Amino acid sequence: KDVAKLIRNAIRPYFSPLRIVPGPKSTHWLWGNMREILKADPSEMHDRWEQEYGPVLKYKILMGVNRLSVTDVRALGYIFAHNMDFEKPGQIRQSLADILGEGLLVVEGEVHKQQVHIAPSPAFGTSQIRALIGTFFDKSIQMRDIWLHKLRLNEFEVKSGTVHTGQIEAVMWLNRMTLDIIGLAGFGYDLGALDGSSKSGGELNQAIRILLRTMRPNLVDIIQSLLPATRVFPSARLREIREARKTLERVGKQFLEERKAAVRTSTAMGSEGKVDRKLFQDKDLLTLLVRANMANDLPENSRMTDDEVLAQIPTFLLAGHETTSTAVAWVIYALSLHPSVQDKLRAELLACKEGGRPSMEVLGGLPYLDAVVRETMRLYSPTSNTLRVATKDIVIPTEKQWVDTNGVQRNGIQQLSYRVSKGDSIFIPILSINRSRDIWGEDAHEFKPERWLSELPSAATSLPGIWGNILSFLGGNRACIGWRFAVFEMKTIVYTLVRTFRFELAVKPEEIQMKSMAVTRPHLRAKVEAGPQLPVWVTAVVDEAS
Ligand code: HEM
Repeated sequence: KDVAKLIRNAIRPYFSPLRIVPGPKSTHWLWGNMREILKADPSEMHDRWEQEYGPVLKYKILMGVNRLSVTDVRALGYIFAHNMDFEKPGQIRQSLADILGEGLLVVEGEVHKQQVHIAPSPAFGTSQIRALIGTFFDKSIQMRDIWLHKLRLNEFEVKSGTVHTGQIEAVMWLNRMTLDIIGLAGFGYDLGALDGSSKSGGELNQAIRILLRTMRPNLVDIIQSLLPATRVFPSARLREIREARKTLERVGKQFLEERKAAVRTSTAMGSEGKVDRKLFQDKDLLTLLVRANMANDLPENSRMTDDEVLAQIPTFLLAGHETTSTAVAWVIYALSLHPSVQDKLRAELLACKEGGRPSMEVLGGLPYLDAVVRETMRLYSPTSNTLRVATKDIVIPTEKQWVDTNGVQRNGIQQLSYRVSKGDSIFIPILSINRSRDIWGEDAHEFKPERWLSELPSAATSLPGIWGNILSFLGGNRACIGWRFAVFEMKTIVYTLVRTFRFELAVKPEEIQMKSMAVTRPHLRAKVEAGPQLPVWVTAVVDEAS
């Protein structure tokens, strides 16, 4: 079967309808254009090619196979709206499934429809996020206080000539905080990563750390995903993942049984007021999922199995952890490079009448905080791209006219489209679209929160993103389910930190940009590389904790 697949791939380019789509020349018979893409910063090659070949282009991947790259607004809207016709590629799903099980990120078709029907509301709705704001603040304040304490004791490396300016490694701290937040918010368990209690927290923490570390596949895994038959000899990484998952499943089952018992009790009593208060006060996502899955009005055949509910635990843990910490790290980076924006933001936050723990409504209504968060998500999206595969032969409509490789102008109504055949892969360069000069204007590559305070360019308003006229959380039926969670988590963290600290970069900006940008290359999550990711000087400007 694997050999047949390889042969199919080898002959595919000669019959593909993508032959006539313009694009760069392949630079290697085996690797196609992949080496230059991987060497460059994320979005660099796609930006360049888009300028040269337009909003729909093709390039070569392994063995000369064609891949379409799409930035055309109409084509994107079509792809997002037809998620049954454009699935995630099998290899990506397989490597995610090894780690996460059959959770929301992995499943497709009817199973996805069923899971997504149960998960988003109430688990990710406004009232749920309102209930979680307290958890977001608890952890942000805990980290702020650790920093203040260490600054007072001079435990951070002190900047020469200053009294209370110490160097911190922002990404590492933010990672710990967002892991604690998703542990508590996801399944009501404090992983204790911030204060170091995770060392004694035992096997669950260890299992999660292994899964986080193994998210990036190595060469053996890539080969095994291309040739599934070879998986009968699991790689060392796969063996490690399987062991970690066993632990997570065992502990997860225990959580699940507890939640089911509690939900049954509450249902039997028929009133929320009589539910075990401790459990429901916290309203973790797992409890809500269990409750939604056990609802009386949900038809029996629409319920998730226990395994599916369990798979959502690592899904939320991994999808909602480093993405958010990377995003906040970029806020700190951008504010460090733009002191006037930082001062303006601090002034807005300190003027907030609700003090250190405002409500969701007040937090959501701070205009400059909103503009800074949106601008950071636009310019430094933690997810730089995603991939889809056509599940059938299909015609994708486009907005812009184009010229095919035979020189034929494609500008008639009928011709404003591209044909793809079943199995063709489609690349969605999120970062390129977020930074497109065609969409945002000549200053598209600059950090300017003010752009969000006046009227947006009309091209931006037609982008089919689920949040903020950008594609960082994608759009359509496979958009990020946790976008509201992430936006409010970011706002809470930035609110707490910027009110208390002034940030300055501790190294040259180019150095950070290069290192950290490389980090955002993989599709869904960014794996931190060894060494500091974002060393910054922090100075306490307001001693909030005192
Ligand atoms: C700044 C933070 C975040 C960013 C940039 C982000 C981005 C994304 C993107 C781009 C996707 C689509 C991936 C694809 O289809 O290729 C996605 C999916 C998803 N995200 Fe997020 N995400 C963030 C935070 C979160 C949080 C906090 C959670 C949960 C607590 C979460 C849970 C999910 C899930 C479950 C999916 C799969 C949805 C589906 O396929 O139906 N994400 N995210």
